[in-house]
Amino acid sequence: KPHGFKGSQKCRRGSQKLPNSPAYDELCTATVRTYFTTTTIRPEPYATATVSSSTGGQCKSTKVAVLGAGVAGITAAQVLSNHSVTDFLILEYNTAIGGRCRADKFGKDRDGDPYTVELGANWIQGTVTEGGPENPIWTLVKKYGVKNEFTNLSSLLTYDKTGQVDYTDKFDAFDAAYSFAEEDAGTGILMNFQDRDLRSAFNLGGWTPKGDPHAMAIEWYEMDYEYAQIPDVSSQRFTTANFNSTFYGFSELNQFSTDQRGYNTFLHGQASEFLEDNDPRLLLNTIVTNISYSDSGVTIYNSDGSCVEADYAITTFSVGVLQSNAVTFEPPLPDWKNIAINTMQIGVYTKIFLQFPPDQAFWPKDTENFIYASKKRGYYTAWQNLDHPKYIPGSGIIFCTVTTEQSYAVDNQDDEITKAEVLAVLREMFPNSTIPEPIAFMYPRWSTTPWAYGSYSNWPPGLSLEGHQNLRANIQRLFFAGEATSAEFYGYMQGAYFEGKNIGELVAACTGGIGLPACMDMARYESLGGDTPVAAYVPSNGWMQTSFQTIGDVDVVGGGG
Ligand SMILES: Cc1cc2nc3c(=O)[nH]c(=O)nc-3n(C[C@H](O)[C@H](O)[C@H](O)COP(=O)(O)OP(=O)(O)OC[C@H]3O[C@@H](n4cnc5c(N)ncnc54)[C@H](O)[C@@H]3O)c2cc1C
Repeated sequence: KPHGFKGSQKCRRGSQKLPNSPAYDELCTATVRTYFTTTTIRPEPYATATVSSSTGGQCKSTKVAVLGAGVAGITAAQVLSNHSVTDFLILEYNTAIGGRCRADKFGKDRDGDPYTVELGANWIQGTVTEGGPENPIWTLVKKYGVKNEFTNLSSLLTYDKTGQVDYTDKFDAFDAAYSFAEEDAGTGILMNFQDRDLRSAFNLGGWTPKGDPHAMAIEWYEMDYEYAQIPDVSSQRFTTANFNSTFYGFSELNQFSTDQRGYNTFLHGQASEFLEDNDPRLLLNTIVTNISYSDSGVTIYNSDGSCVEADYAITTFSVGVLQSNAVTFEPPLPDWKNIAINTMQIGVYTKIFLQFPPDQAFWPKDTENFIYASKKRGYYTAWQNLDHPKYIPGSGIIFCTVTTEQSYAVDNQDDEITKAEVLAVLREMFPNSTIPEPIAFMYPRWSTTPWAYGSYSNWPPGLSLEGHQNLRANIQRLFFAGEATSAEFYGYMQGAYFEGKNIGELVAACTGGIGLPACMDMARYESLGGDTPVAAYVPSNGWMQTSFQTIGDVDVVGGGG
């Protein structure tokens, strides 16, 4: 539904006219009515775009510029193509498509050939349950024959600095608190209660892991390992909804790609349906540096001096890229968009790969997962055994995952330091084994990767659904898509897919595509209502002073005036 309340300054909850007052109702109803009737983008008949004189005819010209060739970008371009909008250009920083679904070569097998490991997305998360909807990534993985295996999370052993210790009973205590948080989130939505961070919700549910390395490790494994962020900065409401959308909506299964061509083989398959080999519409190795937009088109400037003039553009850059100012916008993005970009978070998820001589692999080969508990929360906690019979048997490869805080630490230190740290951890986990020197060692540094600046997004408390919608909303002819713009599936491949599809359809409609919903401005909220109107900051509510006062001659607001 590309509609929404585009509130004016006067018509928001923090204004002098409080909601529920007749004056407010009249004003706001009128605003909504006006909004619905005046913000249609005029669809244009599909025609070849002309080169504008503003760039002296130097730019390539196209109907739609798709910025980024990850899941969202390729899906959007495919949707355009399916609706006969074939005049598009895809601009991509890297030398291949895939984005954050990205594999690399690592170590070597007996013949000296390297293995393929996934630096980014690895799982198809949620597949299908009979009678229910299917995860579109699962559909594509099956269609293009991507090899994958079910991850059995119960195949697990737990460790601490003394070696193997069984503390799996902590899962039950955590699950009880999680169930409380989950139900409480549902009540909160239905009753319009304030959102909370997950840490508070867990506390309320009776879970207080501080100071207990085992409990901290279990909590990290259950939360940070999925969301790449700590519960303290994650929204109770939207994290719960996000989890439910995937794991109750599709299925509880996590399928791990072991395909030696790479997980993104499915994306290459998808692209091959509408792009030729060496298709001139795919501009690889093209770094966008500036996007100039208006209500008549979008001009994209690249680091090599080239440019593209498009009637419409869809940017699929990560929140990390948008926050980094690596790409500038002309005119500067309006406040409502800027706030949304800088409020949605991007976490970091780092896999640290080690290959040991296969005949000296020292961990139990028949177990898939290991947890290590440290006094420092999240310190090399999760380990996955790739040398398991299901995955890459005989490879001697094991890898460890760290997230945001610890990811920043490893991103900013030399490989040798990180290697020494993980080997010290392995020595604690397996005190009775000889730990040999790894023959290969590698990890990506997602926090500083200039085309991602992080791994995937996370929803903080304090960001409302309307605030998030501002991340999605178009500005004139410029549209936004990607995993982060998905309200229900943010962080997942399916989020990127759905958003690429939705925005692709909307832009196809705007360029004259047939059988599509109307070409409309998407909902945006130029002023977001807070939970407490400013007029309620009064002594009778315990608000004693004018805390909004600034030194100097700036307006003084609040404190009851
Ligand atoms: C370590 C890690 C683990 C993950 N694990 C999983 C998982 O197991 N399961 C799951 O479902 N999801 C997982 N994800 C998330 C998943 O990878 C993403 O949701 C998805 O790939 C995002 O796709 P996208 O198209 O939105 O963005 P991207 O893939 O980031 O696509 C955007 C594209 O824009 C390009 N770009 C950026 N800046 C510029 C520029 N200036 N000029 C030109 N091009 C530019 C980029 O190169 C990129 O190709 C993981 C991600 C990471 C990083």
